[in-house]
Amino acid sequence: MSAQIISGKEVAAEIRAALREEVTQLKEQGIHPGLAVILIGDDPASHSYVKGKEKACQEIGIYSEVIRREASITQEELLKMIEGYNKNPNIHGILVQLPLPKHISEKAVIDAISPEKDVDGFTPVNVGNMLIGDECYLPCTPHGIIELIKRSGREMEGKHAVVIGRSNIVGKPVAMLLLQENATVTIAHSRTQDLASITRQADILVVAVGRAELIRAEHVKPGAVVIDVGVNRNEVGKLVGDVHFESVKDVASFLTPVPGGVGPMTITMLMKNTVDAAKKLARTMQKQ
Ligand SMILES: Nc1nc(=O)c2c([nH]1)NC[C@@H]1CN(c3ccc(C(=O)N[C@@H](CCC(=O)O)C(=O)O)cc3)C=[N+]21
Repeated sequence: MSAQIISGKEVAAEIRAALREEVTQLKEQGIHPGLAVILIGDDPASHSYVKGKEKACQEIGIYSEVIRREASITQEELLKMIEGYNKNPNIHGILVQLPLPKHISEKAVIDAISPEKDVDGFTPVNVGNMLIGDECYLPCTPHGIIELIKRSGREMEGKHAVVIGRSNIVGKPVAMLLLQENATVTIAHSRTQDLASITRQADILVVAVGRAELIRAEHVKPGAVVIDVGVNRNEVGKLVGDVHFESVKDVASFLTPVPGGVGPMTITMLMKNTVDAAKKLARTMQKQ
């Protein structure tokens, strides 16, 4: 048996085409969605991701401002910049690319972003609303993962979903969203004992650990849906996931590739949140 490969790239292209149409209509009503992306420092991976976001904005017709600043920027300057975008009426979404230089507090920066413009879904207000199941901006990678599972046609209700990884941006929120889809959820992590015995119980396995090709065939239940969130470079500089694709593809029923899986979905959900933010602002203006 060979797994069906879920192309995040294809699903992302479908969603982007629909967003593009929506943006065209919004513009006719005088609403022009805008995204500010703030990139600090010279990490090549961050620069490459930000280029991807810029390209997606162009493709969909979203106005984008990318601010690239040196790692020597002070926290105060960065907070001031965010404050400016919080007030800027042309900007509906603000994203500060992570990680940040060590002298800047990630928490202070995230807290400075207005929850109404927090299209990453990282502020405590959005995280709290997500936990409650209330209206919020969903974090992009977890939202993209749920969308991919839905579009693979696989049921989540009643299934055992195992998430490996407990970060605030992927592991924890994706576990909450799977729970909202009525899955039975287990969160495993670096201190988990006998990882394979737990992952082998998973009908849905989401891997977000940041270790190249950690998960192999022996970790996977035959017929499982396997979602690979990893973005790693292997010894020869090739982009690989947290899942060993070649062995797992013969065990899983559905498998996302890296590249071309979760990554393009992450960017697409950011675009969706930005369009939603612009629509929401327009609605509140009408009410005033
Ligand atoms: N505030 C913030 N928000 C983020 O959403 C955020 C962040 N910081 N910091 C870093 C992570 C990582 N991330 C990715 C986005 C797209 C791809 C992506 O499109 N990857 C392509 C390949 C890209 C390549 O070739 O390098 C793919 O998987 O097909 C990957 C990773 C967003 N992040």
